Amino acid sequence: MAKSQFIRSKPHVNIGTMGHVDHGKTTLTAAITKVLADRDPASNRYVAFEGIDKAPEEAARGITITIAHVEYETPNRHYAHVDMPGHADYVKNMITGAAQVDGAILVVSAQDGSMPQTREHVLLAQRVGVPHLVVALNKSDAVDDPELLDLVELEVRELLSEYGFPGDEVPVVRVSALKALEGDPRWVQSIVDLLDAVDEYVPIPPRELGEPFLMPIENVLTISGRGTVVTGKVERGTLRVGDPVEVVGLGPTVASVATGLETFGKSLETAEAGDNAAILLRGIKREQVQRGQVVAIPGSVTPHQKFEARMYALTKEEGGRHTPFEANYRPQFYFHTTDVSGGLDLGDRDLVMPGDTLDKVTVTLGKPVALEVGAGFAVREGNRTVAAGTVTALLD
Ligand SMILES: Nc1nc2c(ncn2[C@@H]2O[C@H](COP(=O)(O)OP(=O)(O)OP(=O)(O)O)[C@@H](O)[C@H]2O)c(=O)[nH]1
Ligand SMILES: [Mg+2]
Repeated sequence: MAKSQFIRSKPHVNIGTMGHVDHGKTTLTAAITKVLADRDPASNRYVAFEGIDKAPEEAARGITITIAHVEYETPNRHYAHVDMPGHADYVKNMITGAAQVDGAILVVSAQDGSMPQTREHVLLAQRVGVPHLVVALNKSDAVDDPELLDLVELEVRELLSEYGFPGDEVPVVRVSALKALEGDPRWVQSIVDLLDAVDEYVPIPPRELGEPFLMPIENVLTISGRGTVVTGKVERGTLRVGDPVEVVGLGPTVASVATGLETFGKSLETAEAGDNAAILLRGIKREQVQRGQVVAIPGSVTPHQKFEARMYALTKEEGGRHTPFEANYRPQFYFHTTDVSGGLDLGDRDLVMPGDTLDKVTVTLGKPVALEVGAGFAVREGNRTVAAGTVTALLD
């Protein structure tokens, strides 16, 4: 089957919607694709609400991406957009980078204003380094009183400033995703204004194209007649068809060759940092690879079970624990696309209170994970994220 070639004609930027449950993240995602598809049908495809919340149609499209991404193009840029449902997984996906974005649209309902998850997501955006936020003050159609809109806007700006974002500068655009979807011209324009703000305010990130290729595996698929395919977001570097690779972490390192590359169902000659890519691996059985491993240039990363880290324990207002934890604590550690249980050595501390920052803890994982200094991780317990950390030194 001949696949069309992906044309890299515009800079690529990864964004996503975040915000409190029911504030309209998915409706907004659908509205963006609708407004763009109406304006520029050659480059854009409308993805209805129902098509966003579920996994994309792998089977029909061959090898393709697997978390809920949609793609669209403004006149200036190509975007991959993640719409995460507003449940707890969101948090760990943001911290571990599975949902890593160059910027995000913070969706705040003009009716309800900022809510607990709005705050939690802003905090996380700050901690995991989502550098730029644009606010969509959604459901503005449902608020008649302009002073109330002003008030909600003010409150959101203050929240952003509280977490280190430039609250006075961040674009806040009053939109109605629902009315835009229905084709109401005033609100269609509001989506165009929002996209203009994103185009302008979220800079094109520096891509680490010269660094050794690395892609955390999100999913593994078998394409009959072709072999095993792994998908994920390329964290850094460039990979060409025919390049040798290694699959690292969780078990023995496996050597292979990338014999095919795709993005959004189109074939690629090179996959590069920022791309959502699918890699066909030569001579690999499905059972040999799994989510949570990484695909890397041979010799560039190694698996580790023990490391030092800096760590921040979330407060209960941020969704963290209500009580301190002690030295014998054994939570789950989330890296990239995987979670592994492990133990924490707190050094000379007996207790960690919610809100504490620890400059040095030692973590011992139950299984080796492909790790590097600077990697971010989340610490979870049950369904709760209790801490966020950064690897500072590799031990074993
Ligand atoms: N009046 C009005 N209602 C809206 C607007 N956008 C979304 N809604 C409604 O708000 C509700 C929630 O919308 P969703 O898009 O599912 O919200 P969400 O943020 O994706 O929700 P979760 O994924 O559950 O967190 C739905 O009933 C929408 O129809 C809007 O602009 N105006
Ligand atoms: Mg949703």
